[in-house]
Amino acid sequence: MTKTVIAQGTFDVIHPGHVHYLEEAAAMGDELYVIVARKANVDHKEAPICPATQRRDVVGALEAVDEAILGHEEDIFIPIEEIDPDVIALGHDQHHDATAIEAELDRRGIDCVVERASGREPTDDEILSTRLIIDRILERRG
Ligand SMILES: Cc1cc2nc3c(=O)[nH]c(=O)nc-3n(C[C@H](O)[C@H](O)[C@H](O)COP(=O)(O)O)c2cc1C
Ligand SMILES: Nc1ncnc2c1ncn2[C@@H]1O[C@H](COP(=O)(O)OP(=O)(O)OP(=O)(O)O)[C@@H](O)[C@H]1O
Repeated sequence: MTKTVIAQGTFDVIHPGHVHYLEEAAAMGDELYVIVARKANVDHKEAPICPATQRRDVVGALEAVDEAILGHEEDIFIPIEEIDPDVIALGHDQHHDATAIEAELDRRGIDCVVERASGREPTDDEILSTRLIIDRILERRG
């Protein structure tokens, strides 16, 4: 039986922190699907610069990823119902509450565990955050 994992996020300016998260998520099973957040659902920080289709295509080109798909605009559990994963990998700093997600999965009859991935600390002068990369660009070129 294929063990299917879901990762998700905005993935606006890809950096090695994203690669770390997606490789770790891929190692949780056999097949990795990535749900790319729609702009309307990125409400806790600045809206992404790149269109959702571009963010999906770049994520989909990463080696760890089997398939990247656009998230649903209104109901974030619809892609999960369609994929029917065995594992949902939350990012180390994602604001989502694992217990609340598990309760909703239960309510919808989806048999799936929620795992929390680890964070990757920057080495030397790496910048492992989209927001920090954009801040640096504005500082230097703005
Ligand atoms: C299990 C799960 C499924 C998600 N599915 C979607 C989705 O279908 N559509 C969407 O726009 N956002 C979805 N999201 C939300 C985003 O991926 C994301 O958490 C947030 O909007 C973007 O912020 P972040 O990249 O800082 O996490 C989902 C989140 C979780 C935890
Ligand atoms: N340094 C990192 N180590 C591990 N995972 C990371 C790291 N940076 C981002 N991720 C994970 O990648 C996923 C998508 O992240 P997101 O697109 O929000 O990028 P971000 O760089 O964290 O953005 P921002 O800094 O603008 O909030 C999230 O699950 C997040 O936890």
